[in-house]
Amino acid sequence: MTEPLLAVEELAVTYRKSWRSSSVRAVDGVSLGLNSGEIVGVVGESGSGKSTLGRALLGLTKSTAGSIRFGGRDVTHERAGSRSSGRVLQVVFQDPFSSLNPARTVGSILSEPLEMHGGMSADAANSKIRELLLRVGLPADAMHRYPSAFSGGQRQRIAIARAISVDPDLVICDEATSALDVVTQARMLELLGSLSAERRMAVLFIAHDLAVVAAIAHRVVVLYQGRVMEQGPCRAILASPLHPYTRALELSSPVPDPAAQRERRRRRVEALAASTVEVSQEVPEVGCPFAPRCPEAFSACWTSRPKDNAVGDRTVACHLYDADLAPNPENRRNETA
Ligand SMILES: Nc1ncnc2c1ncn2[C@@H]1O[C@H](COP(=O)(O)OP(=O)(O)OP(=O)(O)O)[C@@H](O)[C@H]1O
Repeated sequence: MTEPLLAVEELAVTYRKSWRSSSVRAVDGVSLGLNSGEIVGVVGESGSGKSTLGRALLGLTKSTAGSIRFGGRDVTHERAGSRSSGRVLQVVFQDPFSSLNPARTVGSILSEPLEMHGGMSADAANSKIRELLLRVGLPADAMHRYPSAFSGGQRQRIAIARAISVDPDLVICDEATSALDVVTQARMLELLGSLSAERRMAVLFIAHDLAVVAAIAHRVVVLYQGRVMEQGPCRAILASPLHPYTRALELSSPVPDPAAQRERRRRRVEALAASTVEVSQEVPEVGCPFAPRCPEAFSACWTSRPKDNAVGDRTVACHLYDADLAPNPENRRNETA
C-alpha cells in the first residue's frame, strides 16, 4: 500500500502558559491520513484543537509527541519554511482582512510566492497572475488594485489564488469560509472543490460547522478536547453520526426552517445533557473527555480511554461501540447496520 501524502500519527501539542500554570493538551494523540486530491474536514467546537492541529501541520507550532510525515518524509520537527519535503504546503486563514498586506497591490501580493518558489521572470509572473485571478473568478485588472478595494469574499479569492499560485500538494484552510455570508461561502466551497479536483490538490478543511464541512469534504475527522471522537466518510457521518458528541455537533448546524431549527435546538440540549453517572471528578483524566456532557456515559467512560473502535468504514472513540465494554453491544450493532 502506498503511503498517504500526509500521515499524522498520535500527534500531541501541549501548551504551558507559565511554569506555575497547568498545561493544556490542545491536541492529544491525533492520527489521520490525507491522499492527493482528497478533501478531509476537521470539525469541532471552539477550543477543540482544530487550529492548533493546523498550525502543527504547518510547522508553526511545536508538537510535543507523535509524528508528521509529508510526501514520504518525516517533517515533525521541521519549522515552517525549512521543510525538506519536496512537496508544497500552503494555507488559507479565516481572516482575509488581516492575511493580505493592505499596502501592496494584489499583483505584488501574488508575485511574491511565484518569485520565492518559482524564480519566474516579471513577464511570466504577470501572465501567471492574470491566469490565477481569472481562475478564482476575479478580473485580471484586480492586480492593479489594493485589498481594501475588495469585499470579504473577493479577498478570500485572492488568498486562494496566492495559495494555489505555487501548485501546492496540500492546502490547509483554517476556517477559511467562516467569516463569509452563506451564499459567498457556498461559492468559495465550490471553488475549492473544483480546484482540488482539477489539480489533484489535497485540502485539509478546518471548520466548526459539520454541515459546511460536509459540503466539501470526502472524509471528516471530529475533534473534541484535542482528541478524535469519530472519523470516516463524510456522507455516512452526516447521515448517521455515531459518537454522542458528533450527534450533538450535527444538531448545531443551523437549518432555514424556524420550526425545524427549534426542534433541533431541543434535541441538541438533550444530546448534551450531563452524564447521569454519579462522579466526583469534573473532567476525567483517564477516561473519555466527553463523559461529563454525555447523556449515555456509563462507568467505564470515567475510568478508561476509549479506543478507536472500527464500525464499518469509520472509527468511533466511544465505549458504546466497544464489544467488551458496552452495556448493550447488540443494540449498537443493530443501530449501525
Ligand atoms: N498559544 C496558546 N497558549 C496556550 N493555550 C492555547 C494557545 N492556543 C490555544 N490554546 C488552547 O488550546 C486549546 C485549543 O485551542 P485551538 O485554538 O486550537 O482550538 P480551536 O478548535 O481552533 O478553537 P477556535 O475554533 O475557537 O479557533 C484551547 O483550550 C485554547 O485555549
